[in-house]
Amino acid sequence: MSTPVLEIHGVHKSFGTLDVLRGIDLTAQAGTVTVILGPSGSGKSTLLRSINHLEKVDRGRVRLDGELIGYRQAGGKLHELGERHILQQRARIGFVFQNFNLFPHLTALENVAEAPIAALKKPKIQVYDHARELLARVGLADKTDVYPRQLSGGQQQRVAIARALALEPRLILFDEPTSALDPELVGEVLDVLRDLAAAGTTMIVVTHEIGFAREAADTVIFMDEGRIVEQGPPAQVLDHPRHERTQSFLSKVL
Ligand SMILES: Nc1ncnc2c1ncn2[C@@H]1O[C@H](COP(=O)(O)OP(=O)(O)OP(=O)(O)O)[C@@H](O)[C@H]1O
Repeated sequence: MSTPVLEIHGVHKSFGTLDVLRGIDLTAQAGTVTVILGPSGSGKSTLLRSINHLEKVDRGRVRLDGELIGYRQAGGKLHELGERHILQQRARIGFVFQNFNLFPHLTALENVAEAPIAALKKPKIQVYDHARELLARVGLADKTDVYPRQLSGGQQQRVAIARALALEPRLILFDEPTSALDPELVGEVLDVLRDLAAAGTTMIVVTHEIGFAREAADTVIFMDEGRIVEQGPPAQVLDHPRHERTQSFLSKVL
């Protein structure tokens, strides 16, 4: 089998005396969708943030395409990478947050083009053409010149997804991408995620949307108290959960 896009091995993370991640192992192959479920406080966001080194793990390793994230190994020791290298690595890992985080003073098109203009040495015209294609891909071809405040929450989140795609990341992390949306807008963002899944994008998605997990996930992971207690295909984890904590969680959300 080829090198996985993402490999997490033995990751631990504490905040003071609170052990938030207690030995996480996780692998994602190219073109797969992994959905992480779990109760509030189980460590899901901390795990996502550890993947792109927004959190420094206490123990363990994260690798993207086989390359250590945040560190290099030399003389049998780990050395943290400098800021520039970490930013280069982060450019290969798209991150979509629940609250969109768009620049309010930039149009939709400028929001999508901003990172590639800063990071890649491509001509502006090429970056803008690509940004237009990405906005069309998320159904916003007619909103290129509009500012975030003029867009609905669902539209803003779709701009945020187009922006994450702009650097052509190897992996996209989604942290509850629909939780800040009115219920009627959730579907339009899930549709975009489904299209990306069908196109073979590698995604890790923290969500409470069981319907999305059922339809789009290759693997569903259930986290509880900093551990992965169960993982497998959606039909297994969602319909025949083996662990009592998964059963109790699903009985509350389904
Ligand atoms: N920077 C931090 N400093 C201290 N404690 C933190 C920090 N970040 C997270 N925590 C704590 O770690 C625990 C796990 O938080 P995390 O956000 O990873 O959980 P979660 O499963 O994503 O929860 P939710 O579903 O509510 O978003 C929580 O108790 C939280 O308060």
